[in-house]
Amino acid sequence: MKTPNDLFSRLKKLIPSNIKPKFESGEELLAWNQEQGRLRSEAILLENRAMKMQRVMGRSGIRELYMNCSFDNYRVENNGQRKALNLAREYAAKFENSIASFVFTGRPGTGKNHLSAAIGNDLILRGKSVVILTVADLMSSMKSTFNGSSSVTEQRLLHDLSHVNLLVIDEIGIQSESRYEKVIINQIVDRRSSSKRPTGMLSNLDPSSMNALLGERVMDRMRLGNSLWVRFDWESYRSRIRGDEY
Ligand SMILES: Nc1ncnc2c1ncn2[C@@H]1O[C@H](COP(=O)(O)OP(=O)(O)OP(=O)(O)O)[C@@H](O)[C@H]1O
Repeated sequence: MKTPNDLFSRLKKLIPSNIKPKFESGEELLAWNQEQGRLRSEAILLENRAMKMQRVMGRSGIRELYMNCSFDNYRVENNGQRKALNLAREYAAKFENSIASFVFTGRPGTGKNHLSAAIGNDLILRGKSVVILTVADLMSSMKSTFNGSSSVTEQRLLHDLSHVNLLVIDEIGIQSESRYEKVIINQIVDRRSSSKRPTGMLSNLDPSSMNALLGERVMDRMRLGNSLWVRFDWESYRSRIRGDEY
């Protein structure tokens, strides 16, 4: 049987003399291979977790309109957009090991979903699990677990939502303000922050109205670490969308 050193000697003969190999011995090559295997199985685990979540939610984490949203196709026409774009890009770049959440507030059609999908798409390409969902979707998924024939329990769904690498909750404020909604959002943000997982929130409300709606406990957790709060206060971009731009 060929040992890693045999394999390495053969490889060395094939490599042109002017190229310095990345590995100096068969052992190094083996260790690298094992590390790649470990990284790949971690990525598959994350992918499976995200796919399971997506099945539970009945759609992919990122809705069709936003699937191709990126930092590059967010158009900058004023300083607010430039700042929002740069901060979102920086947030995605520094995501690894960060506990910082983000809160995008402001007027409709200004790109809060676009930039959060750009963050999500960037992270998905880096093997992270991401779910972006509206409060209404969250509630109907939670309520569907009450149905006796559901294969997913309320606790299981809460657990999964609390474990994806990034969860973004959209349309905070367009909701029935039921006690159950508050309890669920509270539990999710609480579980995520205590396991050092960030959450994104998108809303047309200002931060103080979000505080009044969700409670100080939740909003205080959103401030953990170097959290990102951006106000989107320019004109809506929606009337310019034809549906085939990205
Ligand atoms: N600066 C921009 N450049 C390119 N596309 C943009 C820009 N701003 C918004 N869009 C696009 O306009 C549409 C509406 O934007 P988006 O859904 O992100 O707004 P929003 O702030 O989340 O709105 P709402 O508060 O109503 O949910 C999307 O298709 C988005 O991709």
